[in-house]
Amino acid sequence: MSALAFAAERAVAIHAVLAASKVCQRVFTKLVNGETVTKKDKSPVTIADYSAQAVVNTFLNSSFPSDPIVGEEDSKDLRGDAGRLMREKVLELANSGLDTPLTEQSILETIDRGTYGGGAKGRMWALDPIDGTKGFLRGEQFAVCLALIIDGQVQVGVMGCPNLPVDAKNQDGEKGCLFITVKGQGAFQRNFSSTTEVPISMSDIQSLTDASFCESVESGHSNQSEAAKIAQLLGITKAPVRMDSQCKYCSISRGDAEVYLRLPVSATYEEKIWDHASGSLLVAEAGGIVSDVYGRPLDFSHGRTLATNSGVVAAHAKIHAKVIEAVQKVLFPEGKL
Ligand SMILES: Nc1ncnc2c1ncn2[C@@H]1O[C@H](COP(=O)(O)O)[C@@H](OP(=O)(O)O)[C@H]1O
Ligand SMILES: [Mg+2]
Ligand SMILES: [Mg+2]
Ligand SMILES: [Mg+2]
Repeated sequence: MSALAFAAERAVAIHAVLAASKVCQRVFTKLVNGETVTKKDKSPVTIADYSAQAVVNTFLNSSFPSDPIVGEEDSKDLRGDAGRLMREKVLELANSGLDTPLTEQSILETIDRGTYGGGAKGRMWALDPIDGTKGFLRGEQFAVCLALIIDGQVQVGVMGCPNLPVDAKNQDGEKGCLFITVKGQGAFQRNFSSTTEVPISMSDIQSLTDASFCESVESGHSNQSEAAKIAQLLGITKAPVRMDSQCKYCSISRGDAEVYLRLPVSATYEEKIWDHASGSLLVAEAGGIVSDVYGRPLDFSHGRTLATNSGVVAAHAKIHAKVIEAVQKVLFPEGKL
């Protein structure tokens, strides 16, 4: 029997994401002053974001040396005298997750393997070393997210969620799970503590009134008051589940909630490909549809951002059209698109 498509990429991605997730876990309770900086766009980045990108890029470099990487972080703030403190801490932390240690020079180059501009042609990896840095800093949800994109189509997605309970019904139980998907091969969950993969699927609810929404914790990332109006229009009474990062895609993929809404807060913000590549494939493989607020598929072929999309609506294939209809009514009451 021939091996399944992308078996090697899947295995390397699992290995890399697990190693980076463990590096993040190691520090998340002990970050101190000087280990977090604020980027130009005012968003935070920590020594763990840089270290996780260095770890994943090292694994990708060694198995797929000619594949370009679209990674969120770059080494700018780690260079020169101003970056020395962060640089030293990142080196120590990244090396705690690697068998062969990186040097001060090679770690910066390794992080900068992630500066690829993306596009419509060829193979590339999309990496978010910590998605939900704000959640990470609060000790809440975050995810290490890696996807393989070929000719604009996501083919493989792996996400590591160190703080996510392995069973949503047991919030105080074991935490730390990986979500794994390959196009056409289904969606799977694996706990950090085991190599057994379990198939997952979205919950097949009979009526939308039984649904619950999943949305961002950050009101600056998604319009929560519009989401509440949409929920009301659909007859949804349950309070929304608010969660940082692509853990939202993972949660709906295993049936913890039914709908993920990300409604644009500003007309100019372009969603980043690394924020959605792996999660959107997971949902599709778990029986869902992922689109933007207009119902258009997410288009990963326009560089580092989803330049032609606006927001995200993810739901079970059976209810997605109804959710889009309600989104349209609330966001575009005049019928103007
Ligand atoms: N104005 C905005 N609208 C939508 N997303 C935004 C945003 N500003 C930042 N983000 C993105 O929101 C991501 C977190 O998603 P969520 O809100 O679902 O937890 C951030 O990822 P990082 O944490 O990797 O920087 C960042 O890329
Ligand atoms: Mg960020
Ligand atoms: Mg992100
Ligand atoms: Mg990030």
